[in-house]
Amino acid sequence: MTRITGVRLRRILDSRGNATVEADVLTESGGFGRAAAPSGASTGEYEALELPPSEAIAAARKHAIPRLVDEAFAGDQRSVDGALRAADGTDDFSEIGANSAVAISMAAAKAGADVLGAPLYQHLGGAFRGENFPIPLGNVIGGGEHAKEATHIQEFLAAPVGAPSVSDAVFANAQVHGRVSELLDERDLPAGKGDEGAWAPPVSDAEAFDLMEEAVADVADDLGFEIKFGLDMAAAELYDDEEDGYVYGDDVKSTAEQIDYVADMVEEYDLAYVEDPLDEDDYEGFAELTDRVGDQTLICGDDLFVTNVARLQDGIDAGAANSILIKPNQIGTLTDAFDAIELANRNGYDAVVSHRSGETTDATIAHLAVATDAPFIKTGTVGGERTAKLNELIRIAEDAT
Ligand SMILES: C=C(OP(=O)(O)O)C(=O)O
Ligand SMILES: [Mg+2]
Repeated sequence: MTRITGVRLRRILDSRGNATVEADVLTESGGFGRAAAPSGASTGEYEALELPPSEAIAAARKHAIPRLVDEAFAGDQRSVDGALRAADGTDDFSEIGANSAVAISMAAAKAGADVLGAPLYQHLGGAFRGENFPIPLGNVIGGGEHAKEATHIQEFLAAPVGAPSVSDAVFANAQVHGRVSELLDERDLPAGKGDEGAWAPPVSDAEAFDLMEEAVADVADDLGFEIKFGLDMAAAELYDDEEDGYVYGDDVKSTAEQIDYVADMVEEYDLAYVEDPLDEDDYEGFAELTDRVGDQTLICGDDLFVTNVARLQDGIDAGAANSILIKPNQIGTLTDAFDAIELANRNGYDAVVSHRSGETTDATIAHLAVATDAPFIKTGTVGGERTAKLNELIRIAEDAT
């Protein structure tokens, strides 16, 4: 019933105005799934490769589609993703592009769910999923590779850990975003937005900490539940080999200083979450920081692990981090993403599902987060391509309860 009868690929626009790959998958009983690849800006060095969309589409038409049509079953995700891997023949999807691969993989999952008449989160996660919902981490102030002339730290993330429901959490993050705008206005600071819709004011990181602290406290007081905050430091972008340290404008921190700095911030601000606090090759530094503050906060590897089981296993062996960021396009297929989540969970690591800075209105990751019982989902706060996922979470919660 879920035998694939057609795969169509096209170029569509993403939120940055760049082209990306969209896939449609059709099945013999009339099932249909559509999904689009997101795209990173602060990409990890070890991610699967995104090809220019026209090239990725041409290569997938030549190599992958013949292995899928009449051959693979949309309801059997491992068969679809196995065919994609076999068609590509490389470790990093450099032949057909991780963008073609992930779009087809996610579209096939949706076609499979369509045939079964089940919501995607249930098809992916099984009949017992839908009891727990991820807390959305809302990017409200940011800079780094996502906005020029703004903070060095890439993302300051509201974390409404006490929210009684997904919907309350989603609206709390939007309120924190709004409160930051008011605080910036009071301080006469101009506020453009970065790629993910976070405010990108020309302030120091220290001032951004102040703004976050005040904004989450104000909104928590108003709503009556606890809101913490966290960070994506995207430290691989700050690390400079030649300087042998982390560059914050004129200030350069050695690895030891960076670890102290992050540990101090975890203590001072009671941070709920710290992503990529160290360079993507520094397992040792991650392990030291995890040893110091891993019992108080999530230390999450994004560029460190790139959703890759081999890199995650190295991290587990080294005691580096206590959570992994899951971005399906970093590795190329949903099967690979699930394998990373399972390995993480078996070893006591939390798996946090995430969007990319370049997005479409595709909402697959909302289902992936519910399907895998992710404790957090990173998917922005405002803006159509971000609210597509947040609103989908609200709908899933309504459907599941
Ligand atoms: C979402 C992120 O940014 P990008 O998609 O640019 O890698 C991130 O670093 O977590
Ligand atoms: Mg990151």
